Amino acid sequence: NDTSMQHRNLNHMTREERFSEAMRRTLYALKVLLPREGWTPVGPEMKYLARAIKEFTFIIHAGVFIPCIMSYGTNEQIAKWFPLAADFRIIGTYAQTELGHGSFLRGLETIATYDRANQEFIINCPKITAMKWWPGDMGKSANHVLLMAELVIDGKKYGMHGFMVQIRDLTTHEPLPGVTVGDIGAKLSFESVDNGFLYLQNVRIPRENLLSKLSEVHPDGTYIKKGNQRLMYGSMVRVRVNLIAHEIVMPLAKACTIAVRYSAVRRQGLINPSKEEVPVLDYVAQQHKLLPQVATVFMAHFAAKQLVKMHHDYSLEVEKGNTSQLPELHALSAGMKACLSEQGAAGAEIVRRACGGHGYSCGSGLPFIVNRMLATCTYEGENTVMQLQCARYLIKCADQAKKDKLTGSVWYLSDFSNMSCTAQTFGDLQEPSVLVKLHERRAKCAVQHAGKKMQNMVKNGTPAHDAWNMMATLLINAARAHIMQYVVGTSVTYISELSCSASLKKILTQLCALYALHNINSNCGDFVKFGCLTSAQCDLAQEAEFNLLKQLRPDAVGIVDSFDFTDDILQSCLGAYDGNVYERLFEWAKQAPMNKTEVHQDSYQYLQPYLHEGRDVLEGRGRNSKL
Ligand SMILES: CC/C=C\C/C=C\C/C=C\C/C=C\C=C\C(=O)SCCNC(=O)CCNC(=O)[C@H](O)C(C)(C)COP(=O)(O)OP(=O)(O)OC[C@H]1O[C@@H](n2cnc3c(N)ncnc32)[C@H](O)[C@@H]1OP(=O)(O)O
Ligand SMILES: Cc1cc2nc3c(=O)[nH]c(=O)nc-3n(C[C@H](O)[C@H](O)[C@H](O)COP(=O)(O)OP(=O)(O)OC[C@H]3O[C@@H](n4cnc5c(N)ncnc54)[C@H](O)[C@@H]3O)c2cc1C
Repeated sequence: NDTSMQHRNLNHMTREERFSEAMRRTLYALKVLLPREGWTPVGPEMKYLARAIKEFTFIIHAGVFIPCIMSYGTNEQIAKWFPLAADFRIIGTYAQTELGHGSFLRGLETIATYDRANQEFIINCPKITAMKWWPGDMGKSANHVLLMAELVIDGKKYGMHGFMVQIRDLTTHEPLPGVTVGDIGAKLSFESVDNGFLYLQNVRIPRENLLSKLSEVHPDGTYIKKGNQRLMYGSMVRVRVNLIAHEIVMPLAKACTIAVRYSAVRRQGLINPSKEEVPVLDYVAQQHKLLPQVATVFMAHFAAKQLVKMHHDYSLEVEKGNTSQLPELHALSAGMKACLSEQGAAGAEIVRRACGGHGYSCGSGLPFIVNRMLATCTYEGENTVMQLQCARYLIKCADQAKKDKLTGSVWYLSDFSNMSCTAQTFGDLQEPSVLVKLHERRAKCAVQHAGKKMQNMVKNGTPAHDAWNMMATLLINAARAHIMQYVVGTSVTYISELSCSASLKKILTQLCALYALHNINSNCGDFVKFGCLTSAQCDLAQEAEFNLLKQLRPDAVGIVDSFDFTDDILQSCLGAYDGNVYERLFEWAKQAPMNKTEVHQDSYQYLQPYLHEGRDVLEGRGRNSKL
């Protein structure tokens, strides 16, 4: 109810207005509105905040830069920079991606050369492709960067390290000497974020600005490794784990709320010719578009909670020096981020399209969501690259499964029990335990199939790296299959352990079965090819899905209402709680800047001569048409 937090209509603002408004609102919320325990904003408002603000600023400052100080800094460095960053007295970003490289980190070209005489690092972008490009908050906001650069001592390269580099003056906010920095221009979304470019030429920083939890450089230039160097990639794992809830589950839930509510209001066409027009939600085709996406919200939410818990447990172990869980966590977080962002972004577009013409209007609130979700497929690890990272781990585990009993998320790779499906009715295929087994079997076969294909190629003389490249599509499919079995399995377990009413558990179980069956029906080629289902059982799987659509239809609106988004959060003429779609659309359109005058003078000047000629002809004064 705080008017300072109410959204102005984003679609009627310029990019610069949105950038400025997002900064005002973010700082107001984080520094004025919310109670804080040290850095951490606390209380129920924080949960609301994560749902409420459509356009944050300082996402990278808060979500990446500060956690990196904690992960990569020594206690002294944390004591120095954390309080400043936590209170926004310095603004930072995570500057890793370059104009020429984003996925292949070993190809990064920015270098930090140690100058022993002055005990400094000299930072350089040796050529244009080395320029940092994309980091959020970097173009106009940040005055510091956590710069990921190649450490060089006496001509020897030591790989990517993190350096604290000040880029703007703390009084004037002007770029410092040797720093060229700015905004990278208009993007598909994130209009309010100043993703930036950063060109560094002979910028000097003290030796103490190398974040030294994992390695350090002594004054004489001696390089000391202090821990598992893979932990240098830890920031990306943490963001991948955390972004699923924030940037995939939440936006998809908003899109589903809008589309389901609108579909309950929008009447179009007839089912029974003798009856009145029906709400489009009565069409099974519409239910088939919307309800599996609603199910995805819940299943992704449950799986993400499990992944966050796994990351938390791993973090506690790392503090004790045990990094043994890192390979599995990296593979799972990379795979989950890739597969759920792929599903989420596709799902948001499916439900947008299901709203017809008004779904194409920014007044629906859907284009904002769809465009923003598309970015989740690219940032924090491009999806294909992430799926291949996941597959790399799965192939290794499949080899190990031949001699060891595996545990954790890959346990099923060493499960050699009979996994044939005995389902005789579509009801059998709605059973959670049957659906879990089907997904485990499909994943195991997909991993083994990809591995076998590569082994055969290598046996026939193909170099391993070429076999890997040529089988990439099978490897990506194996990664997807692995994640799907993880999402279905963790969701079934989560729901079974949930203490809630029987009616709620029934709905959640139906949604879980719908999610699993929709995945089976969308990938039935795999399920038949790997002998998981017969062709007749595939028919039953389709019947099972359609039956669930029918069962869930009466509760569809109630289910999305349970996400509890206010109208101000949704900013949607189609998804407002009162369902007054047409009045809201008309009011929204009238507020468009284009309509602030009845005649748009700038364009009228071009049209005026022709209109006047037409007027004269119609009033009998003008010459006949030139044509
Ligand atoms: C909290 C925030 C919440 C929400 C965010 C809100 C909104 C988001 C808004 C905007 C976006 C925000 C930020 C965006 C930030 C960014 O995009 S930052 C840049 C992200 N960039 C990447 O992710 C780069 C991806 N590339 C890589 O990670 C690596 O290049 C690679 C693909 C993994 C390859 O690396 P490399 O060549 O060194 O490795 P390999 O030879 O393939 O493997 C070597 C071994 O290392 C293991 N490995 C690789 N990565 C990791 C890791 N991260 N952790 C642990 N281990 C890792 C790999 O498994 C190999 O192990 P082995 O098999 O045992 O040899
Ligand atoms: C909205 C947004 C915010 C961002 N914020 C930040 C930030 O704050 N900080 C930061 O450092 N970066 C940020 N990034 C950059 C982001 O991390 C990179 O764009 C991302 O890692 C992808 O790298 P790339 O752009 O080099 O794509 P590329 O890797 O060049 O991808 C191009 C194509 O090559 C394919 N490809 C690449 N490598 C392989 C391979 N090994 N095998 C098969 N195919 C491959 C990809 O699948 C893709 O199809 C942001 C990006 C966006 C869009």
